[in-house]
Amino acid sequence: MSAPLLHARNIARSYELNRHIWGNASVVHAVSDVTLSVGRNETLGIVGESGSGKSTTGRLLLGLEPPTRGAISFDGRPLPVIGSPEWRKSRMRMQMIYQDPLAALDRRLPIAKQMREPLDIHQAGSLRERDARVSELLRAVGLSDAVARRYPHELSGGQRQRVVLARALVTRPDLLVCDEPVSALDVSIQAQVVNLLSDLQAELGLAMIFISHDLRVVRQVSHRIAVMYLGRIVEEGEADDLFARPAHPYTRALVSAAPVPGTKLGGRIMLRGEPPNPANQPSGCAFHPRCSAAVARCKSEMPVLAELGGGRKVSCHLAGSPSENQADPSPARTRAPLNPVRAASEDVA
Ligand SMILES: Nc1ncnc2c1ncn2[C@@H]1O[C@H](COP(=O)(O)OP(=O)(O)OP(=O)(O)O)[C@@H](O)[C@H]1O
Repeated sequence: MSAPLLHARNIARSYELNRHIWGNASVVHAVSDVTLSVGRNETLGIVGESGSGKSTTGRLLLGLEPPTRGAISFDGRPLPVIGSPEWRKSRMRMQMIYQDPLAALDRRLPIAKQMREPLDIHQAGSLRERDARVSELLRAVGLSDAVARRYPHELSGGQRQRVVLARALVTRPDLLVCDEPVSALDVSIQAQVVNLLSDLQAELGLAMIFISHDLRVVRQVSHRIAVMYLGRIVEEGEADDLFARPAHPYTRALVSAAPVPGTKLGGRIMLRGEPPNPANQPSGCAFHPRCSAAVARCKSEMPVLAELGGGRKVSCHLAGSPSENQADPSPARTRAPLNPVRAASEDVA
């Protein structure tokens, strides 16, 4: 297997909150001991409830903030120091797409001007060539040239997110980190944007990290999926295999709440309670207070993320091998429209 484009080793990020005059502070462990990698031409999905550390992981991987511990390499080299000229250069190769396209765009500038901005700054080609690149990308995301002259408020939500995507591609990045890129869009157009992202990833051979709380969307675009719980990866595996045979009780609950057409599920697994406070984490396995299968060991000993074979890793004392989870072999990622029913994983949150 070729070397991954992006590799993070044992990264952690914590934030100090409420430092008191006598020196005590509570510390939020947003990300703890995360190791992951993504290769060219591959999409890694990151799922988990709100507060599980997905966005923080995305920011660390892009070098937008430094990890408290651990190391990240991009294309075989350590991520440059934030703000350095090398960092600015590497940022051209790594782009991020956020949930809210309106906030990501400059309301005062026509689309062409803001898409061209990175090319203008770096004087990349003649003006005519830069405009041609803008047109080419607008077409690539299914928009007409007329959009180039418009302002963000003149576009629909779906058109704006397409523009954001086109703008992210202007610098010919190798890596795209998408953080809830369709959550703010109408359900009716989510599928179009997800399909577009998927197509562009394959066509351009991009490495993509797709962050979402919505398992159905993640499954549709991802080759591999990492499931996060309270700042840690609790399970990772090939997307179809993970959905067919989730091994961690948390993954099983998420999958049961987001059935995919074509699978027979054995019923919804309801999670008890809320995720614990990341500033006051439970002893042992962080999931044990909500796990119906927890035994004494789970309360005292933190499980390691162990390889189970076949690319599967699971962090659970009770997971010997991925159990056959009621599901038929799942159909490969399909282009069926996303189910308009809101992601059931939200009910789990
Ligand atoms: N700058 C910060 N300062 C303090 N705490 C933070 C900061 N950024 C994130 N956190 C905390 O870290 C934890 C993980 O947050 P993060 O946004 O990464 O989770 P998430 O899974 O992306 O959640 P969501 O889906 O709601 O965005 C949360 O408890 C959050 O409150």
